[in-house]
Amino acid sequence: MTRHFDLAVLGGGSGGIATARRAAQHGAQVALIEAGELGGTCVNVGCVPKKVMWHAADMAHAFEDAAGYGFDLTPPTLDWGRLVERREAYIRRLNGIYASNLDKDGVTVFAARGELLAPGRLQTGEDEITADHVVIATGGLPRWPQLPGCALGTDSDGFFALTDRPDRVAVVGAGYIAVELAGMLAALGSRVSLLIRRDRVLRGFEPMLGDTLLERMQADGVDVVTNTDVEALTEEGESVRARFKQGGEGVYDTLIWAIGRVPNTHGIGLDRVGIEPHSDGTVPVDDYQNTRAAGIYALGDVTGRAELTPVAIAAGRRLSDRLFGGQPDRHLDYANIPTVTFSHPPIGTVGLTEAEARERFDAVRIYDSQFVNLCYGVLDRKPVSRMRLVCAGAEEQVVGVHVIGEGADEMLQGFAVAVRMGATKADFDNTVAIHPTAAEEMVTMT
Ligand SMILES: Cc1cc2nc3c(=O)[nH]c(=O)nc-3n(C[C@H](O)[C@H](O)[C@H](O)COP(=O)(O)OP(=O)(O)OC[C@H]3O[C@@H](n4cnc5c(N)ncnc54)[C@H](O)[C@@H]3O)c2cc1C
Ligand SMILES: NC(=O)c1ccc[n+]([C@@H]2O[C@H](COP(=O)([O-])OP(=O)(O)OC[C@H]3O[C@@H](n4cnc5c(N)ncnc54)[C@H](O)[C@@H]3O)[C@@H](O)[C@H]2O)c1
Repeated sequence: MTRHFDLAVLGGGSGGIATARRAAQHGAQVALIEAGELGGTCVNVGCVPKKVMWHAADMAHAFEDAAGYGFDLTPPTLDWGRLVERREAYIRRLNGIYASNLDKDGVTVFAARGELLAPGRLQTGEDEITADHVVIATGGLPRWPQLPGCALGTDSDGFFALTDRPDRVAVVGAGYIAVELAGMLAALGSRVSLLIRRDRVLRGFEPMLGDTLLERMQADGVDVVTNTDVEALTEEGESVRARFKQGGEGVYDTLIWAIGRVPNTHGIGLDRVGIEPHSDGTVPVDDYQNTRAAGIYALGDVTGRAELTPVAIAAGRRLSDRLFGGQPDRHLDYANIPTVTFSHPPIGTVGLTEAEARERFDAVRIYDSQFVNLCYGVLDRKPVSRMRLVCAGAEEQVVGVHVIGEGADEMLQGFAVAVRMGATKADFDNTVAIHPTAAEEMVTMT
């Protein structure tokens, strides 16, 4: 049977669900096609389980520091299986909440794989759907290398499937996922090697952030192995042996590939609707999420632009406002998107790096702050936090805010508002500090 909808959304992750619900709230008849669990990467194998593990790791750090605060704790032990069980139960609750919210909004959910047959026509399981508008929100998948034995490793999905804590772990990569997983695993008691191709992590971020993070990770016991390419993996009993191109090798219980993600477009029928992907597989879109095929739009990770949940959600809601909410010019501005890396310690960043600002503006002034967070005052270890404001023009407009240290994750959202509103350094200076906090450094830098 063929059913007709105003909108069909392919993919029920962050972007797809947001698009579908907003369109339905505007009165559209909406179909959402999802092959897996509702919520997509973020809820099932991304932000949410990651943040649970990050909190667990944060607690582990707090236990280490407890003696310095006068607590007499017998060293606590972690029941990894119980943590995973409780995390997954929470995720199942979220899956249910997504289903009931879609139901409340009157979205028809098709729980099967979908593919485009032609413009405005899709197949999902036994059903055929026609729609005036189609949104591709199929997200991405972990990237795997092509090298002998690579399948002996795992990826971030595999990390979340671990039922026991691995003792020796190698994390390969230098991006968000690599530093987050390495930090969590180290805090939770694994012996972690971070294998990076060059000598820096988080390339593309303000370099001070990655450099400080490496210092802090090494102090926390992460073995950072620089200038190293994995050449091959072989089995070593229950473990895996990694051979390095530059010479040397390592043996680990688990090796995690965290080397980026690829858009999930395989078999969705892009060729049948005349959409030619970019060479990296991402779906090309204009500023309004339009693909080159009339009535077909794409958003979220599948487009490869700022692969973050709130970006996919914001793009989806704006698209539905434009198509069904009578707001013809509504679209997402991809500038000044704030982002946090849930490393240990966390990193928050919004706007331009110093190098980017110098390319765009004649007058650039940098304000830096380095300090030891008061929480370490009574402790023997004294790790540093760092902040940088990038200011441009005679008015010293704050065009970049970069923070690494305790609290950076919760600090950044408000400063992102300030950057978006065009705040100047004088506006920061004229704001009374909140004491004693780390954030007060932001308004007291000279
Ligand atoms: C380990 C990890 C940690 C992350 N942490 C964060 C974080 O802290 N903060 C943050 O903002 N972002 C984070 N991200 C990124 C975030 O998860 C993604 O940016 C976000 O999920 C993208 O949403 P999306 O809707 O584009 O795609 P997805 O959430 O991937 O959803 C796509 C959905 O489409 C479905 N699908 C695909 N093909 C088909 C088909 N043919 N038929 C039917 N269904 C299909 C998939 O099953 C999936 O459910 C993280 C990602 C990972 C991997
Ligand atoms: N906290 C967050 O918001 C958060 C957390 C996780 C992921 N994400 C999103 O998901 C995206 C994907 O994360 P990611 O960490 O997989 O990708 P990434 O693009 O951030 O990093 C990939 C890293 O792998 C390295 N790399 C690539 N090929 C390699 C190879 N063959 N060998 C060794 N290293 C290699 C790259 O140099 C890079 O450092 C991120 O860009 C981000 O948008 C966000």
